[in-house]
Amino acid sequence: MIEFKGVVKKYGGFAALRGLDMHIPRGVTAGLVGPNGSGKTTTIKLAVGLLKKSGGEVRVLGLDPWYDGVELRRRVGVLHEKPLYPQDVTVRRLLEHLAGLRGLPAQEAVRVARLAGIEGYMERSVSSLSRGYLQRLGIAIALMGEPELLLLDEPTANLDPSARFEILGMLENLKKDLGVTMVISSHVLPELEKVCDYAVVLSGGVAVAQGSLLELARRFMATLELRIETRSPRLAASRLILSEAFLSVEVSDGLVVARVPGEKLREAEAVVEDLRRSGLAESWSVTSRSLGEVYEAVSRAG
Ligand SMILES: Nc1ncnc2c1ncn2[C@@H]1O[C@H](COP(=O)(O)OP(=O)(O)OP(=O)(O)O)[C@@H](O)[C@H]1O
Repeated sequence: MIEFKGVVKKYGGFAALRGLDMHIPRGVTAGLVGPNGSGKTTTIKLAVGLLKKSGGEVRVLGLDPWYDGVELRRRVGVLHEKPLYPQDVTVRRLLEHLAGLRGLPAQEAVRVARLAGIEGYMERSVSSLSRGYLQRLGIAIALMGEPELLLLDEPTANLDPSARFEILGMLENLKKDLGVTMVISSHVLPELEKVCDYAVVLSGGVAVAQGSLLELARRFMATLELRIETRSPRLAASRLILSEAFLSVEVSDGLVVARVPGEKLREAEAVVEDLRRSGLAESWSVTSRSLGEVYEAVSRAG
């Protein structure tokens, strides 16, 4: 869905991107993560053709964003880092106006407002919205025309914890309901864990790691979680505790949840597979929910 090859972006003499290789497949929810100044906003602007690359190759939905920007912006929704909206209009007026500009019917305003959870604010003026609701408005705008790809630049920046939590919950629902590919940039990592299944870690204008969270956790030996379904959780847990492969073994909601360091995954999988063969486990899966942990492991390796 997004392919960057050796992309360089210079602002005057300063290279903000220094040969960025980035691959984001269709269907994922990707965290674009990295410290301030690592190039996240520059990457998003290049991906929608708002900036021209200084070198390398940028492809989004198979198109070159700088030359095919008009078509691309019809198929890609963007929330910019610091969006500016007219203040003295109602939410309804603004959304209907933007829908009209894109040749979409007025009902599109209601549809996207509902998806972004601002349908109860349609008659309010934009100037009266809290920061959290302004972000929702921005996400509603990004959803217009049913884009295939959503690029959200720091959607939770400058929000209080409860507003952050609400926005992330909304993004999680969008992912489930629409199945749209999303790229969410943030320098606040742990909060993306709930939503993302893929990550690109930027540092100094290059990607220092990228892949599914599971791949990254394996590669950088972060902690993984094995979730085991069994009819006898306590008995199964007592067997696992005997193996040195596990950091911890717990019974939670009828499942056995065992944490494993990445380098011991094979060993741990063999133990669980034995359990399954002996009829003590029905099925099991491996997950890594910890983007923060992956990021720390990547930073240590870098
Ligand atoms: N218009 C510009 N002119 C000059 N330098 C710029 C410009 N825009 C960005 N930069 C520089 O390029 C680098 C990357 O900036 P960018 O905004 O892409 O990073 P970021 O990861 O999004 O940071 P943040 O988390 O602070 O938004 C930074 O060092 C920044 O100062």
